Amino acid sequence: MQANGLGEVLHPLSNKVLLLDVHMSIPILTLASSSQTRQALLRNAAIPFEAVPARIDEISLRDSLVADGHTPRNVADALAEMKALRVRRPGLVLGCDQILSFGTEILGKPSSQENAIAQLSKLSAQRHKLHSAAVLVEDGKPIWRHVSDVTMVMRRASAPYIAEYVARNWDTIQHSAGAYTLEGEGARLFHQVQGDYFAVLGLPLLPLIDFLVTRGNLPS
Ligand SMILES: Nc1nc2c(ncn2[C@H]2C[C@H](O)[C@@H](COP(=O)(O)OP(=O)(O)OP(=O)(O)O)O2)c(=O)[nH]1
Repeated sequence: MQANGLGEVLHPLSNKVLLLDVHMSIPILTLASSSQTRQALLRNAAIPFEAVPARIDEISLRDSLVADGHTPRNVADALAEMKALRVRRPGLVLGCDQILSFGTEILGKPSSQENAIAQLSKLSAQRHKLHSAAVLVEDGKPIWRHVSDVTMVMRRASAPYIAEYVARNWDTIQHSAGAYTLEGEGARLFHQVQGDYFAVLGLPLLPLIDFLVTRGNLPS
């Protein structure tokens, strides 16, 4: 960053070094995601992006990868890559996926409030893992990938509290693998989070920033 507040940024298309007011927003990547949480994480980190949801049949792809014996973290990695490859845009395209594994089970987003109650009751007082994958593709080829594994240690939650939590937070937790949002009231469900907070929300943000800074796409 120069004294006049200008930062040098590598333009994703021309690869020319631009002097930019860091608040200008020429996108440095395309986010292949409909996730409002992922978009907020990039926006809050002042990483200029354009969001283009990847139209893939995630559930059936996930189920076939699991049926083929892939581990949950490899499933997350493969789905993140598929999403990034699906969105055909020049420059950097970021695909993400998050898989919740509980023992040998994989839990997705809750299909209903009843399903959310059932999921949280199953996870109560137990440990589960979140595998949060991100893959960057450039001109149709993966150039970077990262999977963050987080162990979530849940406290025992009573049935009445779980029901109240779901009813109060349904508008947000319905979009979230595991039927909780850690940054909200969901924090009250946990003893410990052993891993990266951002990865819990759905994006291994710090390893991504490391790569973008090292590569010269982000001033630091
Ligand atoms: N705000 C919030 N969101 C969470 C949390 N845990 C998981 N999520 C969200 C992030 C992702 O949007 C979603 C995981 O599902 P997916 O990886 O399939 O992504 P999603 O279908 O939402 O969007 P995408 O496939 O990227 O278009 O759950 C949390 O604690 N807080």
